[in-house]
Amino acid sequence: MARISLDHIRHAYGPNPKSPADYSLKEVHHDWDDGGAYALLGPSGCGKTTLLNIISGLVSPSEGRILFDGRDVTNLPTQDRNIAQVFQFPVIYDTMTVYDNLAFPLRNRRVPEAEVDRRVKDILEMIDLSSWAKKTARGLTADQKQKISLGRGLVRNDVSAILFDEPLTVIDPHMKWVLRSQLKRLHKQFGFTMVYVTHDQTEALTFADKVVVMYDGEIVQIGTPAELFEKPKHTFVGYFIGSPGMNVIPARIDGTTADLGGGQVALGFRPEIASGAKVELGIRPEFVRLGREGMPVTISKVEDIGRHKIVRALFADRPMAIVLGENGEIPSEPRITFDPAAVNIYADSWRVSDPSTAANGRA
Ligand SMILES: Nc1ncnc2c1ncn2[C@@H]1O[C@H](COP(=O)(O)OP(=O)(O)OP(=O)(O)O)[C@@H](O)[C@H]1O
Repeated sequence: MARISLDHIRHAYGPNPKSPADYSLKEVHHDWDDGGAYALLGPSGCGKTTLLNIISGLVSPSEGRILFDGRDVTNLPTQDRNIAQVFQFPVIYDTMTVYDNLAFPLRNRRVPEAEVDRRVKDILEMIDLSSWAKKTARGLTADQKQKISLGRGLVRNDVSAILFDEPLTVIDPHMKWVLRSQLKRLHKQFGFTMVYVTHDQTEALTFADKVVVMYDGEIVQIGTPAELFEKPKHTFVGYFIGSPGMNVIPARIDGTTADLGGGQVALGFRPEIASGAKVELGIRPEFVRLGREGMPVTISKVEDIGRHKIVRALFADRPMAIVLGENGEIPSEPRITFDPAAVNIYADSWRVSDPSTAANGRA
């Protein structure tokens, strides 16, 4: 397995890119750890597949280099990069048996037959297809076929990385959960470097150690699920992760206070903001407290979703979502306060860090 270094990579599909808007992938400069499980998460068209294809060698970046364990592979074709790939739709040989499909990548590399047998049997067990080993793949369901594709990605232990491009699209919802958990377990057991593309936040958050959130051709944050939840570095991360997403409210900063129009919030630090920047306060619905004190809100709707309620309200003429616990009450004159530790300030959509807490900088 390998550490993947993305060294000042940019990509434009058209010729002669000039402005940032001409790049489908804006500058990416990161090292991804050997043995890490990374999910590339973002909406359609944000550049996930472009970045994955640059790693696999299907796309050659317009600028920058890609290195596996320090070795420059930018100009190597896919077959020379020693990676396994699992695509959205199963790529298997219908006329071969399930066993032979899994053995194929190993036999291709002249792995001794006893070793092939040992590894194929391990994988068959992991993907729960041992009883199908001798049957041809033709009669399998789409789920089972995709399990074989996953198994073929996992059977080799000499690959630099395993790349997954929305591999669970064709899988039914229950099976998705099972396969995700299996992948997670295999990752723990074998420590593969994995890169997994998805636009589904549940899939990304359950699969990955590190989620790479992309927006408009740019990586806006790389973080653990907890970091993305607690300290979204960009307002987009706040909206996109979480259900409902973070409330983002226009603000005016005066010293250590944010004025939101409908009330003021003490920040506990003095944000440094360039003049003319668009300033916003972000607060997740889970950290808005509904009670008799604080800033007035008007409740428009209450959605009971079992263990808690989602209250939809209007605050300073803007929609606000509030998560209310099972036993929470809605007073006749509702007001809100914010959990001070969960308040984030944004300037031109990027989080402004508290200078006294060093680890809060931009991605
Ligand atoms: N071969 C291509 N030629 C020109 N433009 C392309 C090409 N492939 C992708 N693009 C453009 O690059 C941008 C990023 O596309 P990409 O497929 O990487 O996004 P994505 O996040 O993977 O989207 P999806 O989830 O829909 O697959 C989009 O604007 C897309 O239209």
